[in-house]
Amino acid sequence: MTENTPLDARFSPTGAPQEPGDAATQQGRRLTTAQGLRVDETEHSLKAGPRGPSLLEDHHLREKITHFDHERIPERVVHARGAGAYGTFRSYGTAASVTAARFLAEEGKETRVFTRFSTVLGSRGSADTARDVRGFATKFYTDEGTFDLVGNNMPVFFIQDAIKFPDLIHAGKPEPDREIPQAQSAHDTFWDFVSLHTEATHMLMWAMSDRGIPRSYRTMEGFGVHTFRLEAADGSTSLVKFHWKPVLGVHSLVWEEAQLTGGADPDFHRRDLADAIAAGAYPEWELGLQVMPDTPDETFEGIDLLDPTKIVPEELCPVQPVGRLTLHAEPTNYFAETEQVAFHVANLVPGIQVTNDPLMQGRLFSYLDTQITRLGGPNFAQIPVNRPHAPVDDMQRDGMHQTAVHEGRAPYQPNSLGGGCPIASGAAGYVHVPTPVEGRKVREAPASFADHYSQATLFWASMTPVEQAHLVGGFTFELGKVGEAAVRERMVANLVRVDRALAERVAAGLGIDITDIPEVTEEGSGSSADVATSPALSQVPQEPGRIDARVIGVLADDGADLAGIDTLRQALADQGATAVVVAPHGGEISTGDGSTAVDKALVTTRSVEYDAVVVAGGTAGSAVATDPATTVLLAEAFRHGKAIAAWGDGAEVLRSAVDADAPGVIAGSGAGDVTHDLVTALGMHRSWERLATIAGV
Ligand code: HEM
Repeated sequence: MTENTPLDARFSPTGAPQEPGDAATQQGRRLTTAQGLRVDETEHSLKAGPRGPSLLEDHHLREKITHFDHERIPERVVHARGAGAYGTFRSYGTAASVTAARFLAEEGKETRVFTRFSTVLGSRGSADTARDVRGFATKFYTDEGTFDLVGNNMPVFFIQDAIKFPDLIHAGKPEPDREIPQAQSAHDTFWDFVSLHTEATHMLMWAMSDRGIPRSYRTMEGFGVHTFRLEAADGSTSLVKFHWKPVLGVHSLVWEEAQLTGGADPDFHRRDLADAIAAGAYPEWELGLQVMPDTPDETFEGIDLLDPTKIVPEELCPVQPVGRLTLHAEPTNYFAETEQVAFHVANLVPGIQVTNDPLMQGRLFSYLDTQITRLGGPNFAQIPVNRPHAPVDDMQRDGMHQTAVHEGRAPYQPNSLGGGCPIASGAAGYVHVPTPVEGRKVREAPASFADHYSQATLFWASMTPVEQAHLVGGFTFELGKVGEAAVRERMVANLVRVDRALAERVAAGLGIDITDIPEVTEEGSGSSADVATSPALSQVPQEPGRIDARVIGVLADDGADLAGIDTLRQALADQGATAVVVAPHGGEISTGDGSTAVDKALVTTRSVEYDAVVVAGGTAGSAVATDPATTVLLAEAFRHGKAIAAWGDGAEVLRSAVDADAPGVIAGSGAGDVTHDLVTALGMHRSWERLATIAGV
């Protein structure tokens, strides 16, 4: 790189980004103005004498401050807070029978990607662990043009028609009079809106469940939500839903933990993503497809595929893996890449088409429109992170922030003066599938869109008792924050139509009497197949999963069993997890013949930073045993269902804080005796038995 590296210098002449991460050293470089003029010094403004006024003549001062004054751009109107990473998508080739899209159809084909995860409601500076939907947007830089899969971590949405999106977001964002609450749906206007729009009920079940508080981006599912139309090379079409399945399993926080994390580490998810990539524990997802026949009525087993408040249960239509995404590189500069990336549902490639889902149709307009404001004009596709890797020859010209120097005098089509002009590709280009379109102009929804409850009931019935308890807790917390009694009551009445037991438990928490609310027999189940439960919707693992980049806090002090700590550290490292030594003081802890570095002092840490907590042997009677922060840390980890272990006399410390006989609490005489059970417990993510006991179910 030269001294004055332009923003796109990381890109090769073909436009392909070079590997991010090689931050150029500033050593030996000269400070200049934006015009390349070397400055003499930059700590004092030019003044009429040391005590005199600053001089208008000081261009360096004015340029520096002016640039600073304009450093901020508008944040995204939704999904403002996010974190991204570069990666690679590798196709299995299994989708060749349903799509002509080369990045999916060709076995072994690798495509560079950029993925951005986000919360929806909070501002750029809000906390990662707020209860919210998470965005999961992936830009595939394919050689046929850029394809964006702009999805969420929930497979349905609050509304069925994009015309309601401004209303939904106005209701969910902080209330406009006092601009509170930040990054929360737990307030009157949100619940007013969703209780009046009963089509939101299914999505509310997802948002109030553990899905609303993911453990990390690495352990989230992703969904394209809408049904897409895929076209194969032979012209045959099918209706398809996209799924991202995390290789590490789907895991969440518990609610108290999410709230504490918002204060202890608001960057929890952003940090987790960056730390995992830095440690080489590259997050991975399998891309899967649910493939359904493209029938004239666009339904599958009675489920309307154009209704974005409906899923197709995996038991009815299995998700077939078609490729693997690996995120392996952090962006070099947050603003240039993660902030300026611009996804759009309309960025499609041959073989992938949209459908008439009225939510999707509105999105086709919204993203380009908003990005023209957010990124300051129509040329944001020239920003490195947005630049296609396929050659671009679009005859678009000029506009704000135009960085290309176009040649020639005939930027129009056709022309006889430009020495030839780019020609359209006909059948080799993007051809819209000629689906017939006819109908009366109406502002109406199909009759099937009136079913607002059947799949909310399916979701409730598919949860394990402990997950149901968390759902009840989510509704009770959020509605408990609603001031207007009428809104609370209306929402609980809606829940009666989902499941009476659910409504009764939420009503009990809110102090609402629902005995007079009658049962309503729902019309139109939405699924002729009558799937009563869909086990695939539950997050409770059936067997231990991988524990890559999980963090285990090891409580220790001077005098602790350092050899044991090493044994534990190594055993965890073998599984890709990290042991963090937590002690009453920073620096080092020592024991006669050796010492080890302290990673965190008790005063700077909270239980929420760890997936499991272990008390080292040799700690009984030490300061760690008597520090009140130890009791808080162990008690929180216990309440949150985390694995807790101790060896040697560390068990005494553990016993003084928690019930050592409870499920998921492990003790042994040496460190080597606890590692196997600890790794297994971590693989289950939580002690579900202990969480069930705590929830009283
Ligand atoms: C299935 C429903 C939807 C999903 C899955 C979804 C997903 C997303 C995601 C993931 C982002 C963040 C992209 C990023 O990381 O930069 C986003 C941003 C956005 N969405 Fe949606 N969205 C949905 C519905 C809608 C609708 C109905 C509209 C408007 C009619 C809309 C308008 C926007 C806008 C304006 C942004 C900000 C884009 C930007 O500034 O670059 N979304 N959406």
